[in-house]
Amino acid sequence: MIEVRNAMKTFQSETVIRDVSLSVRNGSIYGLLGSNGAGKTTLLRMMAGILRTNSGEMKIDGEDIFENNRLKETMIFLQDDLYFFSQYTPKQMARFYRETYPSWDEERYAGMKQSLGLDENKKINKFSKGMKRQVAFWLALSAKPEVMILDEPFDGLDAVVRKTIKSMILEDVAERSMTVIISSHNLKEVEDICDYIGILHNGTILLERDIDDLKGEFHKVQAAFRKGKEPDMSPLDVVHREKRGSVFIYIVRGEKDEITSHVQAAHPVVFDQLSLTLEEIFIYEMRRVGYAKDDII
Ligand SMILES: Nc1ncnc2c1ncn2[C@@H]1O[C@H](COP(=O)(O)OP(=O)(O)OP(=O)(O)O)[C@@H](O)[C@H]1O
Repeated sequence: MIEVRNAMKTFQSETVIRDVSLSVRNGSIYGLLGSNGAGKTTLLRMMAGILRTNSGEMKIDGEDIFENNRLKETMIFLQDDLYFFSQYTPKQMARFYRETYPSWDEERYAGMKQSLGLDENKKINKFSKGMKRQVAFWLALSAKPEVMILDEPFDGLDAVVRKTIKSMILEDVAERSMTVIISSHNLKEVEDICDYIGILHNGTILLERDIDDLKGEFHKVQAAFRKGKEPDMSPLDVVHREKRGSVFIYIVRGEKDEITSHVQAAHPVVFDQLSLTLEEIFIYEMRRVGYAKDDII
């Protein structure tokens, strides 16, 4: 279990992370979402033990993360801008990883060499941007860490490699309870892979929830009524309402059946009820805090 309790981080006089608490269960995939500059990378660097918190706690299974060498042997942090010993080849890097990570898996390294088809004797700085990211995953997945922290991990990867890597991550989560934290702006991807999400804004967590519970909690209703006569919606928890032509669009929090029967009772001429996508929930939450201003849902 990764536990963050009341974490604060200040750079010079700017507070970037304020009183953040969250927990990530072993064997789960946690998606960290947020606006630009929200503090995601900073929080991930703190969780990876690279940055010290000003106050608060960062622990894995009860042990402090910061500068903890034993824990570092069990975790991998793939940064947004990949830092590599770029004069080295994947083969030379593999030697370094083999010595650093006790759980290094030679068989997986060889298997991925075949499936990715990369030359292990070519200097990393000679690879393309996407290929460098492939090398990073090649090494990271071969190290078989207990915890993987990924900052915008799939940027620049083609669809085929993306799928291969995502299935390997899911396999490691299912088979050996690897714990994964992913920060990404690609909400479709987060929705596909993560089971838990946290939304960070201005250094604080706005919302943290199991993704299925979250999606089951909000519903989008589109309805049109005879002569444009809108029924009384006040018995429902309508968190957003807008009108486009003759169609009313509502975002309603609550039980799907209850919402359906309330709207159906008004005999709508058009009625459609959909779950919100993660992107819509994210935009709705951002509107709630004044970040997104237009009616964009
Ligand atoms: N080393 C640093 N020194 C000073 N300020 C920093 C430093 N690192 C980050 N910041 C500031 O912290 C804030 C959060 O930055 P961070 O990179 O964590 O955001 P982010 O959520 O990852 O953003 P993005 O989605 O745009 O990548 C920004 O205002 C940034 O300028």
